[in-house]
Amino acid sequence: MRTAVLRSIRSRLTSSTSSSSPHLLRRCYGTESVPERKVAVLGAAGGIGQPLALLMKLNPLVSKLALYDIAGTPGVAADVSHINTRSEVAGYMGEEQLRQALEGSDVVVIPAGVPRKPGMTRDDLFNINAGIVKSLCAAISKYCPNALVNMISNPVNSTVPIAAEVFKKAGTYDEKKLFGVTTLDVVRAKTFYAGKAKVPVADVNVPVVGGHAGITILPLFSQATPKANLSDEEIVALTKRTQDGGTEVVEAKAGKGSATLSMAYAGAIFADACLKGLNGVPDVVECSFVQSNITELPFFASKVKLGKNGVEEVMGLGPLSDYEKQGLETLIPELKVSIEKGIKFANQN
Ligand SMILES: NC(=O)C1=CN([C@@H]2O[C@H](COP(=O)(O)OP(=O)(O)OC[C@H]3O[C@@H](n4cnc5c(N)ncnc54)[C@H](O)[C@@H]3O)[C@@H](O)[C@H]2O)C=CC1
Ligand SMILES: O=C([O-])CC(=O)C(=O)O
Repeated sequence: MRTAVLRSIRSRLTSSTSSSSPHLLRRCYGTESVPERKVAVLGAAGGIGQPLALLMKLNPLVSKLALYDIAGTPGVAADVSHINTRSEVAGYMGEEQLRQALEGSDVVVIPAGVPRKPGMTRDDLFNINAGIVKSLCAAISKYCPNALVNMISNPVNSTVPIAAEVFKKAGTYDEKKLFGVTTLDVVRAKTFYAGKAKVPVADVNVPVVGGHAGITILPLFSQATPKANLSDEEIVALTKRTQDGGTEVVEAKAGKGSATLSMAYAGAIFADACLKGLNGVPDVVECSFVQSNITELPFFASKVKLGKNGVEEVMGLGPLSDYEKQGLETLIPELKVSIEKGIKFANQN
């Protein structure tokens, strides 16, 4: 049973996120030629950080796993380090150990910061999380300026622009290496679509574009596969449920935080895609909130092809239904405000 579960998690982490052929993947992972890769998780003792640390420890592409937080990481690291998989695990606690945690990192995943409580929007987290992200990104630009940064901390629509500004000021900004993690929106859209369309969830693909908050989350169900004959009302309901997925969890947790387990899964999927890209696996595609010129906004989530330097190609939106066109038009002003808020914060403080 245990072996079967582990095998299933591992195979998810090393296969179907991309359209790479199973043959190529086998060749890549079946030999000792898998490169050394260090992944650092900042906020590793938190609700997302702990299960994410577990999932990254199960990923055979990781050779070093650095777990950083302001408190609690020695315990998490000791615990996770006993798992008999490839990576060496080390815990780092407090700012004086941040340098060691970051040095040599290929991928830095950031779930550091406070989560929502019922009644709050993601933007309500800005005042606390903006400062946290800013200082962590300043350290990244000093100690591992070439790492791919996977930003999970909310509000993603603002924290990604903050990170970009910090890197620009430090002279280390590379737009190919900064990603807002929106994978949970895709995970949710796939799950909800499969339930409604009565198709096997493992076969489902749905791009989700825009940003990561409320109406800025725009699932493109018109492009969902396998195709299903859903009514307009069903599409509207699926769209709304995807947009409100985070709030659904916040309310169900009733004051005890927001999505952690599903987010750790989504974060692990996205970090794995980044590692595959770095390792030269072809055709790795995930949705992410990145610097973009596919709309008038400087950052936008869409399908992104990942490669040896991070973003290889920001892919277009593809054909949209009238409903999706309308959703796109409505989300742009809101997303613009959040992006500008992040840019302004980074340059004022
Ligand atoms: N992008 C997405 O789809 C999602 C994003 N989130 C966001 O992820 C963030 C974390 O959520 P949870 O893990 O549930 O919160 P949590 O409160 O359980 O954990 C956050 C961790 O960050 C740590 N931390 C605080 N300041 C830090 C600093 N300066 N350096 C390093 N670590 C620091 C805390 O000590 C804590 O262990 C929140 O902002 C939440 O809104 C949550 C779910 C989905
Ligand atoms: O809703 C929240 O605050 C956390 C989050 O981003 C999500 O679950 O999508």
